[in-house]
Amino acid sequence: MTGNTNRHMAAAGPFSESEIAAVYRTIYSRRDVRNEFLPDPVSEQTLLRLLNAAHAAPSVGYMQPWNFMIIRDEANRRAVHQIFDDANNEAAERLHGEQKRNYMALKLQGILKAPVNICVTCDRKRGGGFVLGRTHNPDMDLYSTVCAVQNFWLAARAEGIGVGWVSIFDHQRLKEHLGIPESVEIIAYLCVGHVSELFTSPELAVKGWRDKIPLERLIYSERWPEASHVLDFYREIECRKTKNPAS
Ligand SMILES: Cc1cc2c(cc1C)N(C[C@H](O)[C@H](O)[C@H](O)COP(=O)(O)O)c1[nH]c(=O)[nH]c(=O)c1N2
Repeated sequence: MTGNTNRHMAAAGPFSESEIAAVYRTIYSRRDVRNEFLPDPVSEQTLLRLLNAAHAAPSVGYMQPWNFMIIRDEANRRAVHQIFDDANNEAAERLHGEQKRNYMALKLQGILKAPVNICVTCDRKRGGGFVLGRTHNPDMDLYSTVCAVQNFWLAARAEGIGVGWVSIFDHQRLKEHLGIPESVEIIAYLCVGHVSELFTSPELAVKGWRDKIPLERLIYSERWPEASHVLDFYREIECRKTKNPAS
């Protein structure tokens, strides 16, 4: 362990107003992209910048449990698309009538349209038997990897690169297809590419699948509220959500 850490410290006041505005613009204008991808290639330098942003994410005990598998090959993406398609049909089978039609009408991936796909994984054994901060909750490595995904997503937005997260897969089948070892988990399958435009609100809200929950309903003070309050809230959401009876 090192002794004097002073020379590693830097002042940490707020950013300038324009920098703050840029951060919030990035957060609020980030979208999950399914269809707006352009065929233009994403350069290696750009991709590396985004992956460096991902690699700067916080991780439990500084475990850095992630790997990033870059998939550009069309045949490989076609095979992944088939795995998606099978899972998506299975998902649709759980619905009926109008709900099923609404679900099937949604585009839920851009695997073939996006020129780059990235499979983000979490190596559950990295860091050995004792990982600081993971002693009482072994899933902290999974959460850490999600932080890396979010960093990637936000950096991509700032650079005009769209990202879409696809999770409708039989993950075991996807793991086998990509040769991923048993002790490594798939956290995210991302479709990545330049975009010319983005939805201004979440596409699922625009298409009437689900509304935004008002923030004030999600903030509690000191203690989880009485069960009746929570139940009322969820009932209210269900009533407001008549447009989408599926969820
Ligand atoms: C863990 C996880 C998994 C998925 C997603 C997100 C996350 C965080 N999302 C994207 C999701 O639908 C989207 O984030 C919300 O609808 C909100 O929209 P914006 O991201 O704000 O555009 C997503 N979208 C999609 O079309 N197919 C998918 O399989 C998934 N899976």
